[in-house]
Amino acid sequence: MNGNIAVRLANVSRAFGTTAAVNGISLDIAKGEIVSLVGHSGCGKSTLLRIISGVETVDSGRVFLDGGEVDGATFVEPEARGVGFVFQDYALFPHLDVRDNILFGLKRRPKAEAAALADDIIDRIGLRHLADRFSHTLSGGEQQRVALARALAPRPAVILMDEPFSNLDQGLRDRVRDDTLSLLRSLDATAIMVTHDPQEALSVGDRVVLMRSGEIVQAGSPYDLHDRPENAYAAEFFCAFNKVPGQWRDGKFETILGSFAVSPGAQATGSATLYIRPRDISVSLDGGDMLARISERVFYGETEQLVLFVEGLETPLRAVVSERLPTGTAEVRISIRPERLAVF
Ligand SMILES: Nc1ncnc2c1ncn2[C@@H]1O[C@H](COP(=O)(O)OP(=O)(O)OP(=O)(O)O)[C@@H](O)[C@H]1O
Repeated sequence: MNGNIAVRLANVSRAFGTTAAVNGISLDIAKGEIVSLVGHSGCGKSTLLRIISGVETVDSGRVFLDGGEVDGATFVEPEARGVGFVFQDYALFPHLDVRDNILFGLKRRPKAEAAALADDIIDRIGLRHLADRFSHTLSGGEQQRVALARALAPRPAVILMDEPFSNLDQGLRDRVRDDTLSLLRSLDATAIMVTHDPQEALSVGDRVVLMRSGEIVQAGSPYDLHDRPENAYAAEFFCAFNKVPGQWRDGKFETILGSFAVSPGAQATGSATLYIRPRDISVSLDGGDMLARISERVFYGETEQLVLFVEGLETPLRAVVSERLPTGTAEVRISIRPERLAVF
């Protein structure tokens, strides 16, 4: 196996009764890579993390960490896997102070080495002033940092994080997430983060793995997932698209809004649906390709959402624009930007 691979899942499956929680997943994660595992509730994200950590076993398939098999033909206990885990609720020990919480993860190391590793991570994460505090006296953001420190202190081969920011309120969450990412990068850590939040998945991962019903729907760079979805499920997971019916004709996709050159073009026939992003509808008072009547405006500050009726189209279009339209504007001209259209 390529020495650069930190985690290899080879056709891994795990069922609970009739539920296939994880169904034939194969995935390689490179050393130093940060992967976000995303999908709706129940798609199998946590089960996959638990399999990698060793608290859950596979029914079939094989799991390798740092080139060595840990589940499949053999089984390596969780404590011997070199895996760090950050839980959603942090799972700190309330009767231990911050330093002892961090030392707890270093029990298997000689005392002096454990103390040095704990001190190193305490300084890197900026916890020195909190080192003697009991964990239950810390704020949510501080507890999150301690949980991260405890998981990272032994320098695990991979760090697994299950919804690590979901207990923090929005403002704090963005800051803690940025700090966590720069720390992981400074340590060259390999990390897998579970989230159900599409924006978080895109902003955190070098690679995003979208799951559904125990299977991988699409895996790729955040740009691939967002801009080049391979199917309708992936498209709709990351964006609230406008969907317009149409048919393929002579390699182009024809709709009431016009005829568009969209992949796969020449090979395609029959009826399908054009997917248009709200940001890809441009709006102006003159020019534009067709007339639309504004039925609703919601102002968000930097952008405004418009609900637009176009003659002949049953469902109104939603456009998100940054241009300012005069108050009371009833009709606009719209054009569709062709670059990121998709047909499914
Ligand atoms: N120990 C278990 N016993 C029975 N069913 C389980 C068990 N663990 C998970 N499941 C089922 O397996 C499926 C996948 O669960 P899992 O927790 O992995 O999903 P998830 O994507 O992490 O969901 P969430 O985002 O809600 O945490 C679900 O249908 C769940 O009910």
